[in-house]
Amino acid sequence: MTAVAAKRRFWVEDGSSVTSARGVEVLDTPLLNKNTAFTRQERAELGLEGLLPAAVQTLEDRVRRVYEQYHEQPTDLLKNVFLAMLQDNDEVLFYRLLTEHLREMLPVVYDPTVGEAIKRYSHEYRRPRGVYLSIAEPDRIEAAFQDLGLGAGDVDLIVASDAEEILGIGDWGAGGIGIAVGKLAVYTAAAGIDPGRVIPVSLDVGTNNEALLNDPDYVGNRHSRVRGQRYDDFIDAYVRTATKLFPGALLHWEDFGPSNGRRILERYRDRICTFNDDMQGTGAIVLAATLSAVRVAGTRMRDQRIVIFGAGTAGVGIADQLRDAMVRDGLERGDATRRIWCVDRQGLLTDDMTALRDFQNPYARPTAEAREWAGTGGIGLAEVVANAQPTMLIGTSTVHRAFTEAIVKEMARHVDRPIIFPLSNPTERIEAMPSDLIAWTGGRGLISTGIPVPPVTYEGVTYAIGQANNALLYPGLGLGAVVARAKRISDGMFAAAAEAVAGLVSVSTPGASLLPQVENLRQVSATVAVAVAKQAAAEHLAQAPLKDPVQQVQDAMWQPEYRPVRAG
Ligand SMILES: NC(=O)c1ccc[n+]([C@@H]2O[C@H](COP(=O)([O-])OP(=O)(O)OC[C@H]3O[C@@H](n4cnc5c(N)ncnc54)[C@H](O)[C@@H]3O)[C@@H](O)[C@H]2O)c1
Ligand SMILES: O=C(O)C[C@H](O)C(=O)O
Ligand SMILES: [Mg+2]
Repeated sequence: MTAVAAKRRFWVEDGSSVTSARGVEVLDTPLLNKNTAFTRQERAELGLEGLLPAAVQTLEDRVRRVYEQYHEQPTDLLKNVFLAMLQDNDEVLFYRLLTEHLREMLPVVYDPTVGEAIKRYSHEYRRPRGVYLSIAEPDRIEAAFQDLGLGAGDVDLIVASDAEEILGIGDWGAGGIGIAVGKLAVYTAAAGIDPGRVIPVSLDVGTNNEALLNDPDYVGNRHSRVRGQRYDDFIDAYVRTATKLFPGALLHWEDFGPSNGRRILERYRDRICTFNDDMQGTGAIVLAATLSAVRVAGTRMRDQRIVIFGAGTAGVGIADQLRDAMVRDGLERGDATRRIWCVDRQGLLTDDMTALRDFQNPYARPTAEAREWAGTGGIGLAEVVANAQPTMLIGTSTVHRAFTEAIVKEMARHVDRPIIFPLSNPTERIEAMPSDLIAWTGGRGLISTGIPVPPVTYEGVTYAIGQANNALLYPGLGLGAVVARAKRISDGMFAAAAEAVAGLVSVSTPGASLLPQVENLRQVSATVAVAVAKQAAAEHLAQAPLKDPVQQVQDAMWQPEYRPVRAG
């Protein structure tokens, strides 16, 4: 046994877990603990005989019981806390329960309840999960990862957040580890990423959230956000250490602020295997929904006129992928860019504005165009919609109700099938509810949202609202990258993923969803993984041979089943 394995308490041999732990230590190891499902022989071997009641139960028995307990929790937040405790107690049981009730529980472990859980993190805190890195101690990063006791080949994936822009709810400091944990739970439930081979990471650089700074229970660093060189050095130290200790790991960035998210990605994307989910995962799932919508509308990608409201990390990430898709459909890059209008706090982004962020610059419109459109005030969303006459309207602004009846009706005057995606999370941030959008467009609107929403019935037709959440995309992307042992995550891999998702949708029935349903997340993720792995190989980015990608993806998917446990 290696020193690392000793620290880790167990390892896997021929489908069994082998452990040096005994007694309560076994029950305290979530990936080992089977509780009443330990067989008599395992109980004897592992020193558990007096520690468990007599009955030997199956995983199915245990799922039945915890499902009942889940329903005893009175609120979604307490259901989330219950599931977190289950995950910390018995990970196989947690994932079996989640997988069997994915539609019901995904909104509780993930959007929208995860936002609530992150806000309440310091109050509901029970036990740690993941690695907490502090900007106060950049020299301890290596030691912090080593505390996990994992070896170089033991990690497939690391999700890190500095929590500056959690979902649409802003800066939540140390609570941001919750989004890394939630994203990883979806990776496992959706794509069978092995939960023993992942690490959630909190990059605690302080917080500008006054409520947290003044909350006696707050568990993070109690100072304002560190920026500039010290921040960059800290991120650099994280990347250097993570890639040195775990050279095979994919580094996923989540919920960074707009001033850092893109910069970090640009800095590392050509050097290591990494991606930013808010920019790229979101861009690709929105592209998938767009490809479906364009098919329903009977138009072409190159003919779209696109207004993006909220030109931040997600908004511009979406713009980039839609622009590239128009280029693939035959437009020059400049012409494709000119079919996109970005609106942010200051109104339509124009090339005379000095305070634009560098990633917004390519989309700035000529001032002359804007001058003609100016109403009495600035050029807000209403003026842009009236003048640009978009075929698509995308919301990534976090501004609830920004898509008003007047704006939507104006859009619908100029286009047969208006494509409208209010993508802001969580529910209290969404730009418009689908039921309103469908009514305001007389059923012509092609709608998709970031949050899960029930179907809408309007004049006898039931409209299924596909969830354009990056959850349909990043798990399969990650699995594909892991199977191919991809060196990098390329734009081509995102495009392949988007096309694979769109290919799963049949849009011939009126009211059909633009995206696959969440129940089919495992199938979607497997399909995405195959497409991504093949694309990696085609671009010579795969380091593993891909003889039979479909089978390799299936074989790589971890299943929530109890393994035999042996003393070692
Ligand atoms: N559906 C998905 O998969 C998905 C993925 C990523 C992000 N999102 C959602 O998109 C939203 C934005 O996330 P982000 O990471 O891009 O955040 P961000 O902070 O980078 O971007 C938000 C942008 O909206 C702008 N904005 C704020 N108020 C505005 C106003 N009144 N008018 C116009 N623009 C305004 C901000 O200036 C900023 O540029 C969040 O609600 C997030 O949950 C959804
Ligand atoms: O986390 C999500 O649910 C989607 C997205 O990454 C977001 O930040 O809103
Ligand atoms: Mg996010």
